[in-house]
Order: sequence, then structure tokens, then C-alpha cells
Amino acid sequence: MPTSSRSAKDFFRPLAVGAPEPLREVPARPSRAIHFFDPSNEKMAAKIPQMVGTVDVLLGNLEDAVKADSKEAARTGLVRIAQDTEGLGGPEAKTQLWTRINALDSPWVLEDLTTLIPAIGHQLDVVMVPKVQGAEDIHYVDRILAQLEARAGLDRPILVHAILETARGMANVEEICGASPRMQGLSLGPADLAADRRMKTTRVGGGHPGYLVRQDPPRDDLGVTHVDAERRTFQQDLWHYTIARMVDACAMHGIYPYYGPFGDIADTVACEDQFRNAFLLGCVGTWSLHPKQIAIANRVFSPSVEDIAHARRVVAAMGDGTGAVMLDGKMEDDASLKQCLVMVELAEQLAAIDPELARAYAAIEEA
Ligand SMILES: CC(=O)SCCNC(=O)CCNC(=O)[C@H](O)C(C)(C)COP(=O)(O)OP(=O)(O)OC[C@H]1O[C@@H](n2cnc3c(N)ncnc32)[C@H](O)[C@@H]1OP(=O)(O)O
Ligand SMILES: O=CC(=O)O
Ligand SMILES: [Mg+2]
Repeated sequence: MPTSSRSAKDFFRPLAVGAPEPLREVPARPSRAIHFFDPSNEKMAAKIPQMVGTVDVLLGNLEDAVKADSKEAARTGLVRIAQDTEGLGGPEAKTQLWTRINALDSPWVLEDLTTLIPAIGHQLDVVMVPKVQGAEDIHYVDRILAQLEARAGLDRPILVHAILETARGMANVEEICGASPRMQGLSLGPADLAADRRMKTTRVGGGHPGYLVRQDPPRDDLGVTHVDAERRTFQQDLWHYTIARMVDACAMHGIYPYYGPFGDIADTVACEDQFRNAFLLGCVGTWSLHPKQIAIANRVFSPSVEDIAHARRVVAAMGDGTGAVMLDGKMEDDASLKQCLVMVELAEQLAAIDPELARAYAAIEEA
């Protein structure tokens, strides 16, 4: 049920005369890595054409991490890169083109939208909106995109992705997801969210050694506890609650959840762990800030060959899907079958765009 202030009968009506019809369903396009680049940075920009086809999404970032005096260069740089790069963006492209616009209260955002949509709107798949506080922010972007699409004569709607990075945005997460048929997904913004929540961290995503639980103290034979004895500690995931809440809100509205940035570029091991936690909890992808994070994201957000082999065995064993069977000592029924079908469907979508994965999944049948 949409949480828009529009009535149900108007929910799927275009918001401007001449704007394209909103989509009834968000297309399931692989987006394991959303790779960020600063279009005003010449060295980064030069790498973009050769990255097409190797990453699911290239995102021209206009917001944080782009210097204030480079905002215009980033915007015009993105237009130039999109226009000059073959196979980037649009419904048939293997590599989607997204942008992250500046915050809605910034002096740059209006120019971001009024420059990008007329120039490269036909290539832009998704506009990522930072610091979304509630449905009203999505309604604003929804209407202005419709007006710009109509003026540019676009024949398909540009989708919207919100970053969950304020406490108010978290409190309103369900209404944000249901605010418009344009909503494609949500990403966690752990850095801004930590600041807004006044968390006592100084990092961009990832864990913290201080956030832990400790083993109980040992007791001696007289029943005395020894709190000073050596005890094991277990670091906990700072982001578990937030990611799980985001996943539920997205699933409820049929849109896609993503982990966000992992700022410790050198720590590829912890990065992979954080990405995997998000994958297991239901996220479909993550951000990549540095070229070396793309391979990690592609690996983590593609089901393993072992999982697909198992999932296919369950599907085969369950026949018409009803009843219960034993497989390798474990009970399988309708509910585990549905989990396996999620994995098998994802594998099929990924195999369609990734020949290496297609070969790996096909080899299961032959084995
Ligand atoms: C909290 C948030 O909002 S997160 C989102 C915003 N932040 C971002 O988008 C950050 C994007 N990434 C970056 O700015 C950079 O990767 C940094 C600053 C983290 C590291 O940059 P560098 O110190 O240049 O990294 P490094 O030296 O390892 O780069 C190696 C090469 O890859 C290039 N490179 C680095 N990051 C990227 C990227 N994201 N895309 C394309 N190329 C890149 C560098 O230009 C360099 O090129 P060169 O070999 O021609 O010199
Ligand atoms: O924009 C991302 C964040 O973590 O903040
Ligand atoms: Mg942020």
C-alpha cells in the first residue's frame, strides 16, 4: 500500500503533462557494485570508459567528496562522460548510469537536475538523493523529475534511490520507500547517519572494536566471580539494526536495499565481511569507492556455486513445492524452497550479464 499523500487511483499517474508513465514494478537489474567516481577528477574520469562492462553501475557523484569549487566541473564532467562513453546507461546497457545529486537544501541541487536531465536524461537510470528526511523530499524530486522528463521528451521514467543517513529518515523509512513509484531502492549512509545520531565513531562504515559483548566472568568453587579474569570478547555489528530495518522497509515496498560506503579502502578483508553481512541480511548490492572494491562486491553479491548447487537440489527434490522432504539429513519444505528460489532467480539474472558466472553456474549441471 503506497504511503504517498496521493490517492491510490492517482499513484501511477504521471506528475506532469507529457511525462512518461510511472513503472508498476522496479526492474530487477543487477547492481552488485555501485561504483562512485568524481567526474571533476580527471584521473578518475579517464578510467570510466574502460570500466563500462566490468561493473554493474557507474555513479557520477556530485555531493560529498566533491569540493565546493568543483561542483560545476563535476556536473559538466558527468554530462561529457555520459555523452562520450559508448554503452553507458539506458535500459539495455550492461552498465547502468546513476548520479548522486547534492542535498535538497544545498545551493547546487536545482542546477544538478536542470543540467543533467535535458542533457543525459535518456541515459540516466537512477538519481540518488542524499539525506532524505521523509516522503516530502521524494515528492519534491518526483515532481521536478516529471517536469524535466516532459520537457526533454523522455519516454521512460528516471528512478529514484534514497540514502538513509539521518535519524528522521530512519524513523520515516517505510513512508520514504512508498512515496513514489519511482523509488528504486535505499542505501545505508553510515557516515552521515553516525553524525546525525551523535554516535561516538569517527569512521565511514564498518565495525568498531569498542562495540562488543564479553564472556561472563568465571566462578571459582566457592562461587566467587572473578571479573578481572581474562575473558573473550566478541565484536558486534554496529549496523545490524539499521540494515535489517532498511531491508524490511524495502521488501515491504518491492524496492531494493543496498549497503553503502566502506571507507577503509586498505582493509579489503573487513570490507568483504561487512558486504557479506549485508548480502546475507537481504541487500542486493553495495557502494564501491575505489576500483579494488568492485571485485569484492561482485564476488560477495553473487551467490556461490555451492549455494546454487544446493538450491537447485532442493528445487528438484521439492517437486510441486508442497509437503516436506529430507535432504542430507535436513528437512526442506515450502519455506526453504522459497529461499532457494530467491537464490536461483538471482543466479539467472546475474548469469545473463556475467559470462564467467554463467559458466560457473552451468558447470554445476555437468558435474
Ligand atoms: C561518505 C560518502 O559519501 S562515501 C561516497 C563519497 N566518496 C567517494 O565517492 C570517494 C571516491 N573515491 C575516492 O575519492 C578515491 O578512491 C580515494 C580518495 C578514496 C583514494 O584515491 P587515491 O588516493 O587516488 O587512491 P589510489 O592511489 O589507490 O588510486 C589508484 C588509481 O585509481 C584511481 N581511482 C581511485 N578511486 C577511483 C574511483 N572511485 N573511480 C575511478 N578511479 C579511481 C586513482 O585516480 C588512481 O589513478 P592513477 O593510477 O591514474 O593515478
Ligand atoms: O553518504 C554516505 C554516508 O555514509 O554518509
Ligand atoms: Mg552521506
